[in-house]
Amino acid sequence: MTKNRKGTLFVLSGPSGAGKGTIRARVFEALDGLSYSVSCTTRAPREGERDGVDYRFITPEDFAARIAAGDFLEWADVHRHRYGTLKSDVEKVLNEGKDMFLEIDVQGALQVKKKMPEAVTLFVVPPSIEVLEERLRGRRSEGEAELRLRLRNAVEEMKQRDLYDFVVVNDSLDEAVKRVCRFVEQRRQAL
Ligand SMILES: Nc1ncnc2c1ncn2[C@@H]1O[C@H](COP(=O)(O)OP(=O)(O)OP(=O)(O)O)[C@@H](O)[C@H]1O
Ligand SMILES: Nc1nc2c(ncn2[C@@H]2O[C@H](COP(=O)(O)O)[C@@H](O)[C@H]2O)c(=O)[nH]1
Repeated sequence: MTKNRKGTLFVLSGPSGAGKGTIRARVFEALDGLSYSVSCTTRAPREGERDGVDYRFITPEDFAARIAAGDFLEWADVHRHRYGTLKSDVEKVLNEGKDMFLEIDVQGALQVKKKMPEAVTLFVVPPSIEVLEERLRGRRSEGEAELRLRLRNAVEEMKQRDLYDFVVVNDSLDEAVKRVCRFVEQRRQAL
C-alpha cells in the first residue's frame, strides 16, 4: 500500500563534537526507513570523507551561485565555512512519504523550523564543555585554532537548546541512542 502522507523531517542539531554524527549512525542502524540529507559545504574534505556521501564538497563560488538560485532550504556560515541543505533533496524524500534526518548547526535548524514548523527538532548536548573539548581533541579533525573556535561557538549554541522539541544529553552513547530512537518512534507513530 502506498502512503499518501508526507514524510517527517527530523533535524538533529547541537554543537560540533556533541555526537550528532555518531548518534545518527546508530539510530539509522536501529530504525528502518530513514533517509539522510547530504549537505553542501565549502570546507575541505577530512581524511576518509567522500564527496556525495559525507558532504557535497563545492567551491565558495558554486555555493554562492546556489544561494542566488534559491536552491537551499537553509544555509549558514559555520566556523568559517558554509554549509547548506538542498531543498530539492528534502522535498523529494518527504513527498515520497519517507522520513528524513538533517544533521545541521543551530542557525540552520532554526531556519528550518521557521519555514517548516512541522519539522521535529532534536538537540544533542555534551555532558560538559570539558568533555566536549576532550571528544573534539580525540577526533583529531581540527587544528588548535579551529578547535577553539568550535568550543567558543558551542557555548553560544547551547543557549538555544530550549527552542528544540527534544533535548538529549550524550553522556552514555547507548543511553542517548535509546532515547533518540524512542522519541523518533513516538513521533512516527503519532502521525
Ligand atoms: N557518548 C560518547 N562517548 C564518548 N565519545 C563519544 C560519544 N559520542 C560521540 N563521541 C565521540 O566524540 C567525537 C565527536 O562526535 P561526532 O563526530 O559524532 O560529533 P558531531 O556532533 O557530529 O560533530 P560535528 O558537528 O563537528 O560533525 C567523535 O570522535 C565520537 O566518536
Ligand atoms: N546549517 C547547516 N549546518 C550544517 C550542515 N551540514 C553540517 N552542518 C553543521 O556544521 C558544523 C560543522 O560540521 P563539520 O562536518 O565541519 O564538523 C556541524 O555543527 C554540522 O552539523 C548544513 O547543511 N547546514
